[in-house]
Amino acid sequence: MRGCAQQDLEYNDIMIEFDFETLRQIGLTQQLASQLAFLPPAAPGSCLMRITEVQRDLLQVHDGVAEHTARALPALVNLLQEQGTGLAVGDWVVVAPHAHGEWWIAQQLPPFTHLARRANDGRRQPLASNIDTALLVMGLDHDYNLRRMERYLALVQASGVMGVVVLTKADIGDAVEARMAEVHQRLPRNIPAYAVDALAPDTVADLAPWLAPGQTLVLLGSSGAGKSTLTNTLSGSASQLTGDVRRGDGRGRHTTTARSLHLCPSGVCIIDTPGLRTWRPDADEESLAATFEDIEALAAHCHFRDCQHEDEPGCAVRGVVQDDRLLNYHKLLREVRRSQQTPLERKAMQAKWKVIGKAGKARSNEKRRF
Ligand SMILES: Nc1nc2c(ncn2[C@@H]2O[C@H](COP(=O)(O)OP(=O)(O)OP(=O)(O)O)[C@@H](O)[C@H]2O)c(=O)[nH]1
Ligand SMILES: [Zn+2]
Repeated sequence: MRGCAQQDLEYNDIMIEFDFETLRQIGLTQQLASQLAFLPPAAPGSCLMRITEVQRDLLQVHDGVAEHTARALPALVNLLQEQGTGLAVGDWVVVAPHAHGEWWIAQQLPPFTHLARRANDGRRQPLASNIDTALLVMGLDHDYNLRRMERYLALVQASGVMGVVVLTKADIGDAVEARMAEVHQRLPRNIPAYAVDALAPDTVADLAPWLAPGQTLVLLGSSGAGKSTLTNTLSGSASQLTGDVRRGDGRGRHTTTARSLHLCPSGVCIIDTPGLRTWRPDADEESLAATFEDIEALAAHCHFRDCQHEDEPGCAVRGVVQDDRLLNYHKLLREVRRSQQTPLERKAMQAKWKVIGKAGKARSNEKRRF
């Protein structure tokens, strides 16, 4: 069985079958295709495909025409695990056909962007790869929370992905104009923000600048924010590349349970993700500082170089930047520092704090005795 044999391109003795024009429609770029030259030799009949869905060890891959079910070769899984990463929706992979119509993913093209979050144990969980723009979706109802929006921005900017704020439920939300003003005031000026009705067809025109052919978008937001609704409006349900994987919860509510990739009439590819409510960005201090560049720019004028903008004299940040934004920055900074530690470093740090805690207790007991 062959799903992608349109033309053979030869790179360094590797025969990998793909048709650039076909795959361009699902986001392939020249830059990505040129990476094929650096991959180890592939098995005969290997094809280049894009991962459209990940469900534990079963993956869906697309060759631009049809979708196939595939598994990753254990050697690839181990290699990626050693690098602290894994396969994600949006990845371009070399897939080899096997007996009984099975497909095996043998190689991953190094992604040009990769979104991941940190689990509570510090491990990296891949979210999506090869993303140009992230629509940060938040409802103008009870979902509205600017701290969470700052968290989303930190997650995407750390990976070099453009973040665009999309506030849904503008038709039914509270204080829409005031909230939009608040978003513009609090977030860096270069972050585009829109208030939309995710169900209205006009929304496609509003978001047109981000829907260019060959671009890949990811939608991030908490459950119920309107990601699937927006995906359907932008893609038109007839042109979905993959069916949504949705599961009822027994109360008539349906939620997205897997990340999946959709093709829109405009030519943009959309990756819909299940709700993300609590997660840590996979960022470092530097990229986080870039997300909060207003604070960093002002901090250069603080009297003390290591000013924490708390109660130090001569602070140029306190009182200028909103207190809540400053608090959130410090909270995220602490989280990022914590998740950058290896488990060994974390243990050593915990042990150190235990000793400090015991010493403190002993000192206060001693004081009490005198
Ligand atoms: N009136 C109105 N309803 C909306 C809007 N966006 C989403 N909804 C409704 O909100 C509910 C949740 O929307 P979904 O698109 O399923 O939310 P989701 O972000 O995909 O949620 P998960 O799949 O759980 O991650 C649905 O009933 C939508 O019809 C909007 O802009 N206006
Ligand atoms: Zn300061």
